Amino acid sequence: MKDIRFNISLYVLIPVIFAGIAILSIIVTYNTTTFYLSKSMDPQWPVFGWGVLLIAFTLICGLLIVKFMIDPVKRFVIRTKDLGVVKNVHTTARIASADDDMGRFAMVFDQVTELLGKVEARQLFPDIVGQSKVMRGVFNQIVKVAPRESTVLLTGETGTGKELIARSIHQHSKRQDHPFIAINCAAIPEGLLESELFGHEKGAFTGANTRKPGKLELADGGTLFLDEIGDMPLETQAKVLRAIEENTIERVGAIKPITVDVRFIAATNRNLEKMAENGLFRQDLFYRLNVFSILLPPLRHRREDIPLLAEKFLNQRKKDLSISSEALQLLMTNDWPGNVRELKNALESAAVLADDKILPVHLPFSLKRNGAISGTTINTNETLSDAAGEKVDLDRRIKDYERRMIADALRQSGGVQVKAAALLGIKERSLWHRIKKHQIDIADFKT
Ligand SMILES: Nc1ncnc2c1ncn2[C@@H]1O[C@H](COP(=O)(O)OP(=O)(O)OP(=O)(O)O)[C@@H](O)[C@H]1O
Repeated sequence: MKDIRFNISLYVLIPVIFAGIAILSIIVTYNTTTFYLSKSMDPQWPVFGWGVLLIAFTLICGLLIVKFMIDPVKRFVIRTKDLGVVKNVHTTARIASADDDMGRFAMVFDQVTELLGKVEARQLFPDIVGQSKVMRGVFNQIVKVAPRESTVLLTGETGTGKELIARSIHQHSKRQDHPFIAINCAAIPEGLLESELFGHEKGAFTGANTRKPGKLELADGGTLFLDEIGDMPLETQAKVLRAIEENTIERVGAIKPITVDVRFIAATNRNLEKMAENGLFRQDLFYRLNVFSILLPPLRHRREDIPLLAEKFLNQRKKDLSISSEALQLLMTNDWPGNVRELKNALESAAVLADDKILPVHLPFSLKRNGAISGTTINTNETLSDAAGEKVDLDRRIKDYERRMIADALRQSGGVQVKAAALLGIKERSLWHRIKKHQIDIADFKT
């Protein structure tokens, strides 16, 4: 059916509404008067005199409303046209819906709100780059959850900024003046994790020569960030659950529990729900952690953030370093399995090689290869089949990428793990665990 639209100016519409109300009151008055007359009673007032007065009064009210309320809004909308930051409503595709005053106002307000959202995010989170819609959603979630005391679960692939977000939640919480302590559960050997978390008494085990406070005690009053919680042994999970629920911990080798006041933020790049279903993660702990969860999107799902991230990382290295459009195109088309961390490392190594401009030749070998393979076209819908057209398992693909990145870093560092870890932006222990996981033979890379 054809959509018929009439465009009436607000200057006409509002007074007419008021006049309509006045006419309605006249009808009511008239009916009341005729009722009195039919009962041979005197009407109380001259109907038409009052009616005319009422119409005039409502018309004036309507005009005053237009003058004092609509005029400033209209002036604001007209001024936004000159500012350039708000798209001219007359040139947008949504013109059909913006022919009337209200449509135009709504469009300008939408755009202004969007802009304010970006400005606010930049002010509130100066360390976190992200203007994409998904990242603005993440900022909103941080703002909501930070002042609360609830436990937060951050999920997302490696290098998506989980630790950065955890710090930001802490900085925007009431605990900001207290410590933020982070512990990577995957980087600490199983036998040592409990004593790292809960501390130990002198003589609790061989080598425990002094009493040592654990991360939970150190985080007292503040926030404890449990990174890669999916790698925590089940036994330790039970103790962490108790610490979350009862605010008490026991140092290894201690007899008495101690009370701590800690807010927990956990992070993982694994599917904890699935792990819990398969008995690889405690269900009760999963539910306790999953009170408020934030999903950090992979970089390939927010490619519009790449130029901003590149600018930030290059400025951190050398202030006057620029990037060629070809190199930027390569950055935009790469899949970034290592996400922001990988982008940061790629730019850092390019900054070392480049003089004043980053060219494709300065970007890491693996990146150039990926760009060439993907045909350097931006594909926001992930490729879900491989070259042979077969479905590719996401976990397997991530694992392959991780393995390739580690191998590349080891190759570049001549098999020196400290250097390779620095290139990948991870701790040496974390690299060691990953090398073990992928069964990589370091000897193959020694030069
Ligand atoms: N949105 C962002 N803006 C600026 N820097 C970012 C952003 N996201 C990540 N980074 C940077 O990327 C690097 C990796 O981030 P981070 O350690 O927080 O990731 P992660 O998800 O915790 O990784 P992992 O799962 O491997 O521990 C850090 O140097 C961080 O500062």
